[in-house]
Amino acid sequence: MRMRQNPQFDRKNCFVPTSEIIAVEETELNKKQRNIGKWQKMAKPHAFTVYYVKKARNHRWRCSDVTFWCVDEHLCNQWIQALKELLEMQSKPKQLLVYINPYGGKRQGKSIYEQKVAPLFSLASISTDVVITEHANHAKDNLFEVNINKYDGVVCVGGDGMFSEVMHGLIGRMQKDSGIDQNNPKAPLVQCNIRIGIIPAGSTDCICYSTVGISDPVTSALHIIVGDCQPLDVSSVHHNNTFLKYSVSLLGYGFYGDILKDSEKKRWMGPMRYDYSGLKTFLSHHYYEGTISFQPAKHTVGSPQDKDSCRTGCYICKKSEQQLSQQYKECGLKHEEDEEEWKVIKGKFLAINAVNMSCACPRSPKGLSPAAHLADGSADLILVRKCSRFDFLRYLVRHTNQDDQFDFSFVDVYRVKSFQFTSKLSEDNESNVTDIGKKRFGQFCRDHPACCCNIASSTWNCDGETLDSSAIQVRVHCQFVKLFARGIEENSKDEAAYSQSSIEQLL
Ligand SMILES: CCCCCCCCCCCCC/C=C/[C@@H](O)[C@H](CO)NC(=O)CCCCCCCCCCCCCCC
Ligand SMILES: Nc1ncnc2c1ncn2[C@@H]1O[C@H](COP(=O)(O)OP(=O)(O)OP(=O)(O)O)[C@@H](O)[C@H]1O
Ligand SMILES: [Ca+2]
Repeated sequence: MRMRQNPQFDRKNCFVPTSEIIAVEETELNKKQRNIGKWQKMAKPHAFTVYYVKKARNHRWRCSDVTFWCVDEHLCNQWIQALKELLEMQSKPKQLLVYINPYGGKRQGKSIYEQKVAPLFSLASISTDVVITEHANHAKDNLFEVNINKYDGVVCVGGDGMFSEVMHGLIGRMQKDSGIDQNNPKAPLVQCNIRIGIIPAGSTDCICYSTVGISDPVTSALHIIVGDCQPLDVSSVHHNNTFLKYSVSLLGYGFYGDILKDSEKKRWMGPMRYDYSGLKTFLSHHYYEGTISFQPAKHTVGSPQDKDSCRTGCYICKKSEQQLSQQYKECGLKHEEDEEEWKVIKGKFLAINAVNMSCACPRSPKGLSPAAHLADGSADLILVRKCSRFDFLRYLVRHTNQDDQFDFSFVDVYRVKSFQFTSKLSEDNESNVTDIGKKRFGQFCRDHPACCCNIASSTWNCDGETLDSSAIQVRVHCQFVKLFARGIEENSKDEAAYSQSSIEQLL
């Protein structure tokens, strides 16, 4: 058996884990091919091609191929058969349900899917049912109706908002089918085992970037094809006994809530709306008073100030999950919630950010909390207290460089498994404060008109959507949904290998 590789990546040896094979196909040889190099001596060559994942720089994946030639037709067929059987044994998807948001990000979802993703799915013999959404919540509502057992996964083409829709549809459907009331904040929710794939075509694409390491449709399509599986923590958000939303990336009050609220009016600007509203919100420099109470995540050994980040096969995520399920077996959820301590912090905050993952995205490649874990059953709660505009800018700039964004006296960070927030305004309302001026929405502190103290509430930004209540109760559910991803791979080896091959090419 002889081998000829795609000349673009020609190297002496090529090792491909069978889990990263995309497809195996018999190859029809034309006259020209038969006359290439050593193979021209073969009387009647037979060949098959293996399509596989080629890892490039910065976590980017591409489809490459290698063709094997031999004279013995039977041997060639045996190889094809054996490799196909090997592929069958892996948990690769065969049937997918695809939702495309044609209006997400730069409005290129449909063409991205048709040009870059569909040909790869067809090469990998994946059948698809494709729905192009016609309105917001189309995908979510549809997931309550479809025969979900028919599919090995659901793919969303769009941004974080589109992922959120699909996740709400799937989780909601699971609870409905099991008779679980999502409005009960302590209900033992049923896990969602059907994997979700994200083809990034949105404005932030934070969930894709934080779970794959790059926002690239081809890379994501290949993670789906090879059948990767990455569990994700999900936070449930309630207002008293009413279910509001689930969150996987950012729950942000103050700065990110205000950016979102302003940017929703500017959807026509596309992804640029966040920069415009970001600058505007930065200049307005509003801070908000409130009380935050939280239960520290004692089950995990990690800390938000760790230097190491969550990577493929993360040890901290595995350990934390084991620890939580052990605790659950021993004491049950009730004991855990009732007995453990709550910390209470009152203050004036520019931003309150709770993140279930790093929230890395092209705007901030290390994210809001670089050491947050994808699947450790905890969220990082970041409290940015009232500070000067200049200090807040210094804090923001550190999201874009290597400096530590938590190393400021006005920034505190905690790893938590649940938290609650009430704004000063709602506390005052609840205690029947009769000052009418205070109750008027949007009014600024009358005693200090220039002090930026906004006595109105901000709104919560929940994965890019605003919540209706400012008073919320949040609980993290460990590894509650699964993605077609594998977390961010340690890339030092990749980069070394890449530069080695680049050097070889130069020589
Ligand atoms: C000087 C430059 C500082 C740059 C600081 C950049 C920090 C960027 C951090 C991004 C964090 C994204 C978190 C992800 C949230 C998603 O669940 C959600 C849904 O897609 N996206 C947004 O809410 C969309 C959030 C979009 C946030 C954009 C923030 C832009 C801030 C601009 C501040 C300008 C200050 C300039 C002063 C001269
Ligand atoms: N056909 C449609 N028309 C209007 N809105 C839609 C349609 N399909 C989906 N949506 C809604 O559009 C919202 C935003 O979509 P999406 O997340 O894909 O893009 P984005 O907001 O630009 O990106 P990001 O969420 O990454 O910032 C989603 O919350 C979804 O509910
Ligand atoms: Ca987490």
